[in-house]
Amino acid sequence: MTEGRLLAVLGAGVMGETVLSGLLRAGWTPDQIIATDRRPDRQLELHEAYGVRMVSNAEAAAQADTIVVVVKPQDMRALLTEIAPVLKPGALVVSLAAGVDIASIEAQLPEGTAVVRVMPNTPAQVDEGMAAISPGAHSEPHHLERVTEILSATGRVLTVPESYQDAVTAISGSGPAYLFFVVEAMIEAGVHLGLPRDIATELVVQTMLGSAKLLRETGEHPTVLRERVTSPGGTTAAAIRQLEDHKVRAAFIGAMEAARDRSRQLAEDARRNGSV
Ligand SMILES: NC(=O)C1=CN([C@@H]2O[C@H](COP(=O)(O)OP(=O)(O)OC[C@H]3O[C@@H](n4cnc5c(N)ncnc54)[C@H](OP(=O)(O)O)[C@@H]3O)[C@@H](O)[C@H]2O)C=CC1
Ligand SMILES: O=C(O)[C@@H]1CCC=N1
Repeated sequence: MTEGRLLAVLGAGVMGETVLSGLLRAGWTPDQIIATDRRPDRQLELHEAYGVRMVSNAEAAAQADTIVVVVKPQDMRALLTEIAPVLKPGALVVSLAAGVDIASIEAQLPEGTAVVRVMPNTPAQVDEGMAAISPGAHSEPHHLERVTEILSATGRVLTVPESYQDAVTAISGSGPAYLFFVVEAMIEAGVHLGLPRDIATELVVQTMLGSAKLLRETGEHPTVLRERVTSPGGTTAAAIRQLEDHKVRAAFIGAMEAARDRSRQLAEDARRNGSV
């Protein structure tokens, strides 16, 4: 399905490399992918690691059928300005930038350009990603199918209205960081309780993995699974009581509201300072 199609990753940082390496793991060949980055040392590093051709943004835009834009929101305007005049006719532009809305991207590109907005996450590095995609004004079902095919290489894909994207960013885009934060906190707690750090780490990581698998494979509601662990008058009830006393549930709601608001703000900042 990918034959005859050239895909360009523009801005191969953390998330750009995640996309690029995932496609190669899924069977794409290095000659089907080109990439750009602004630092020469990074370009060399990626070429040596993956064998893909590192080119300029203009070359990538002129050659590729699918342009995956993975720069930070504040770098979007400069990049779109660079690629707009040379964009291959009919090319699909896929933006992975948090906050930046499709209309702003379309306004920077030639009239009629198909744009799809995506919010991915880093577990794609181990093929367990979660990506939400939204169509632009000129994207057709085959464009969404192409993006779904690309992202399915590294995990699950959902199509959502663009109006959901700030909330999606707060949940699954930033979500891995909250879970790593919980893991860090539990490991530190284990050390506090006198466990060697390596043992605490093994206990926590496997507990996180096993719990995620239990949720996915049983399809049970998390409340049911939590209640099964919570013996009357037992250890778990004592721990959950502490979490409730410290308003951890409310803290999560507050944290995700802050992430959603920041996503909105990134788009506004970008518009105000002319980034998109
Ligand atoms: N990291 C994550 O978990 C997620 C990130 N995203 C989104 O992905 C995007 C990238 O994030 P992330 O990968 O974390 O950031 P990075 O800074 O790691 O990657 C961005 C890369 O793009 C390069 N770059 C900037 N401008 C240009 C340009 N004009 N031409 C070529 N390369 C350029 C940067 O170079 P330099 O280092 O010199 O700045 C950097 O290497 C953001 O918009 C973010 O919102 C979305 C979901 C999850
Ligand atoms: O922190 C950020 O802005 C990006 C978007 C979602 C995850 N990382």
